Amino acid sequence: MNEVRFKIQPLKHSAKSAISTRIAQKTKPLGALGKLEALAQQLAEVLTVDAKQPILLQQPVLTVFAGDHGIATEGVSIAPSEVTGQMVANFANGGAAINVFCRQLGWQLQVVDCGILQPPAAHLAVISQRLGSSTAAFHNAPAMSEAQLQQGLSFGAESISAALQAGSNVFAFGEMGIGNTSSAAAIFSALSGLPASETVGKGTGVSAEVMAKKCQLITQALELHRAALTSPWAILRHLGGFEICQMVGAMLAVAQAGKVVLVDGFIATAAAMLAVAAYPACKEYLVFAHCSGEQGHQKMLDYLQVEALLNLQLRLGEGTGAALALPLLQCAAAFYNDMASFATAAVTEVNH
Ligand SMILES: Cc1cc2ncn([C@H]3O[C@H](COP(=O)(O)O)[C@@H](O)[C@H]3O)c2cc1C
Ligand SMILES: O=C(O)c1cccnc1
Repeated sequence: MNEVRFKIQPLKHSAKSAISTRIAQKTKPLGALGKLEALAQQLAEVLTVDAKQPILLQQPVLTVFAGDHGIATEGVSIAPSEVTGQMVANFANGGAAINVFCRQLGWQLQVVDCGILQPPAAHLAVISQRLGSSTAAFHNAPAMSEAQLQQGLSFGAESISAALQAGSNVFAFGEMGIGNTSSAAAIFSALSGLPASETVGKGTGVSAEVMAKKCQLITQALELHRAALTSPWAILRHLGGFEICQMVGAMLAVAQAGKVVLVDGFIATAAAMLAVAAYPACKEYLVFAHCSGEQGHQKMLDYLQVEALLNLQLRLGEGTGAALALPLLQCAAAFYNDMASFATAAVTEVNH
């Protein structure tokens, strides 16, 4: 299979300074809308062609990718792998946290089976893009084959192509996969050089003993694959998950289309780190929605030199943190589009 490639344009907006002038001229002290100002600037640079055009957020779509992990048989989670499939059925039936938030906030939700051990009975609400039934346990073997990696990247891109064609311009990605905080921590260690003790966290809420075991398995995996971990794709293939792989492909496809990605928690940020390592220009299309309670997440954000919008101590995944940030994007767009300027409102200009 050919290597999947993406073409991502660096954001060199000709109206950068006109956009910041538009924000500066709103009737408020300079900078008083805090992070919403940087957010409006980013949204305008990604989604508009000049500083006169409004930011229009259209048909937000959130895709949850599900995949099972070989490492889960080592007991690295509070839950067994069968919970992945059970949660996919829960998503299909509308009962999970992410379903509730999507309904509340107006996200269109889609669920992708990327390769789980126990898929629920065929369900219209679940897209089947299976790469296998589970990855291999990455402390013993590469998690997936080169063919699965390439297929996964292109499946990820395909999962959002219909929405892109229909005009969606805001995307978020969630994941479900028992054991995937181990995979995300291993990816973070491989990319950053940090030891596993710095990147491993409690995931679903495991004990100190299980955390030590996670740490030991990841250290073993990093040693086993050390010579092979020479590129973001090699790291993804050896340490990743089917759902993480498809998420990377989907994030890169959104950036390629020049639209916005809201990045969720620890696992989604591991995917974003791989996407950025492979295509640095993709970072400008990413909005980091929240800082998760997983101990390594703030370190990932620091490593990427980005700030998250929210810190609600969530540690769930599924895309929940990304879903919750949509109203902030909407308000950033609304103030940019509709707030009066000093000139139009006849308020004495205070910003010089
Ligand atoms: C019922 C349930 C629902 C979830 N929804 C998301 N996760 C989250 O927990 C898993 C990662 O944590 P670990 O690495 O410790 O397994 C992922 O599936 C993630 O999406 C869940 C976990 C459980 C148990
Ligand atoms: O931050 C996350 O995405 C996360 C944290 C713990 C468990 N599952 C997901």
